[in-house]
Amino acid sequence: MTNAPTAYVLLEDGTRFDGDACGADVHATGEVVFTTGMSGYQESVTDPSFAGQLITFSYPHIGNYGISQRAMESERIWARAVIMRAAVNREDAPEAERGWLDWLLDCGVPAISGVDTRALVRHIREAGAMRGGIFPARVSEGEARELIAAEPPMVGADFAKVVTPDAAHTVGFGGDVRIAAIDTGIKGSIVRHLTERGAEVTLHPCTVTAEELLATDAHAFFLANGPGDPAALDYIVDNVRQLIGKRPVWGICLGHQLLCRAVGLETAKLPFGHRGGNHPVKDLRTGRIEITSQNHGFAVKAPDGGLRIEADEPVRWETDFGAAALTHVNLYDRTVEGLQLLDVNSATVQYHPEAGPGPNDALYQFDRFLDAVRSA
Ligand SMILES: NC(=O)CC[C@H](N)C(=O)O
Repeated sequence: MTNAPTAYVLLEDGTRFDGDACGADVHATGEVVFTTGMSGYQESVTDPSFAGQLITFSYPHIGNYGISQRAMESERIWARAVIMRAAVNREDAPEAERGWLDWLLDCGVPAISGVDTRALVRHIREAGAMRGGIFPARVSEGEARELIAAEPPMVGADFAKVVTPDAAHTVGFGGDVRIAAIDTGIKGSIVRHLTERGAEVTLHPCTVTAEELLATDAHAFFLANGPGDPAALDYIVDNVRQLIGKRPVWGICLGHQLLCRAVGLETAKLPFGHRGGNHPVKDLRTGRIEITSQNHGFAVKAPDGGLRIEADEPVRWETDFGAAALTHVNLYDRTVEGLQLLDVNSATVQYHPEAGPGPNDALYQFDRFLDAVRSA
């Protein structure tokens, strides 16, 4: 920040960070979260799982390689605002006539640069992700506090209905494996990794019923990533219960949380979530550690109600659908990262094997799922 601040971040606990307004000249409120991804800013803001949230980038220099069509994870920006240390427009980037900040402006998304994001991230790590907003300097702090207080909390929020498509549509026509996905805000890279491996994917609105899905000729069901609180989505969980055991079911992130809820486990909010491309996850069956892409604020609890898994070998849990193996654990905070049902064909991961953005260590998950469907 060089001159007088032209915008500020305010958190619901009163903590304030000044900076320079960039992007659209409007305020935004929502849950303030941070991601440690060092690149992939465009993928992050277009990931529907960020609906309702303001993204703080802990990496200090954002925008330096411009924007491009192939970095879109959906058709629009879903994050409500972007908080940065140093924002770069880079309008001369290849393929783009408009730079990162021009694009945020074109999309009506406010952003702030010059923020002490290190202090902001450390504060969120201590105090937890919370509601907040970014405001042009002309908005008084009193007014800002009222706007933040009017924002519904993330706990209990159904954002799936906000991001889901109005009607079903199919991608990858003619693939040998037909997948019916419940589209709670699916990322484009998940669809791409499925279709590149020969799948035909039909994306259904999240209000689709189990009867409708079972009436399709899909070989398997996929539960997508998505925003909001998994505990607010009973109507999807009820449908998932009716799908398990009928055909293979695979889920990623929100889909993992919904499948776990469907078999009788519960979810809880993490203090500040996992967002970034550097999360070590251990496959308890092989001992192999994957560096994974993550973006979630909630996690699945163990049957004893705890969030931490101390065991370092595969753990067996009894669920409403028979035995399950806890397959993956996060090595930062030992939270649940993957589950496999042992009596029926179903598995899930909390992290993002599709990356978009992030490392590709876990891409094998797509092969494993499609192999399981093809051999079913
Ligand atoms: N990326 C996702 O699917 C996020 C899942 C869920 N909204 C969470 O925050 O935990």
